[in-house]
Amino acid sequence: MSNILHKIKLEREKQLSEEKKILSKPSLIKALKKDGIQIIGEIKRASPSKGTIAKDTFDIEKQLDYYVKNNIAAFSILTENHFFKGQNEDLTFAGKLHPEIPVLRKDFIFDPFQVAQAKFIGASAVLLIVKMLSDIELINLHKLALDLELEVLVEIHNEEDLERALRIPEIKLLGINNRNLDTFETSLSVTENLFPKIPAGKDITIISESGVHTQEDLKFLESIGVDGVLIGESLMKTSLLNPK
Ligand SMILES: O=C(O)c1ccccc1NCC(=O)[C@H](O)[C@H](O)COP(=O)(O)O
Repeated sequence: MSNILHKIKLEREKQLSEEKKILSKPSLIKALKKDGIQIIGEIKRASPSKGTIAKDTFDIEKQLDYYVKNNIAAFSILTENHFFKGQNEDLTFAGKLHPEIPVLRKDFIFDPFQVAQAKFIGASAVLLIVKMLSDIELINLHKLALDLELEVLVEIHNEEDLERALRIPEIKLLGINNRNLDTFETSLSVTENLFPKIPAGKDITIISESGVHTQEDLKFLESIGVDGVLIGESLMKTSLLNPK
């Protein structure tokens, strides 16, 4: 490299590190590592299994405040529009309103553009669903996310998914989805059965997703040993967390 290009690069590195700081977001994994079972509160206006969930009077700001007052660890924001009535603006709004809370982009990601977009709309983390992706897509999208300083929640539902997920280099965060996406049936026994099969020595943070409706469900999942749970419908429809 020529002398001037070398000098420019050294200076540019300093500027780049400042630019990265501006876009840096709180860590979802760190938030989930706190003592006790942590809750990720989802903004879920609708779903294929339940149809419309949010009432006409739904106010996202109030819902986010309800989550924060009840010490949730992170927000999960659905940004898929057709089936879930989500929007990217919801995610950006949540991140700006509560910048101290990590935000997961809950979407159906298969294109590198969606990962880059997640960074620029303000996400701390993205979801990759093992069943939706080939091994090479999983590895490449995971690497791209890490390169962009995003964390990745890798979602599994059965042992085959787990085996494939464990082949991803540097995997740090796994989500066990209790919902069978063919039948929409949910059962916490999915987490009960898969959790012990995850190697303990790999320092993987583990959450349980879907079908959590009661305080008893939360206690049951805590007894299994997961770090956190991701809850959508029950938080959108009921006062599971007892608003203060
Ligand atoms: O919720 C659905 O009907 C659904 C259907 C097809 C693909 C994904 C789906 N849900 C996404 C989720 O992972 C859930 O929103 C999330 O785990 C929360 O679930 P819940 O607490 O049961 O609303």
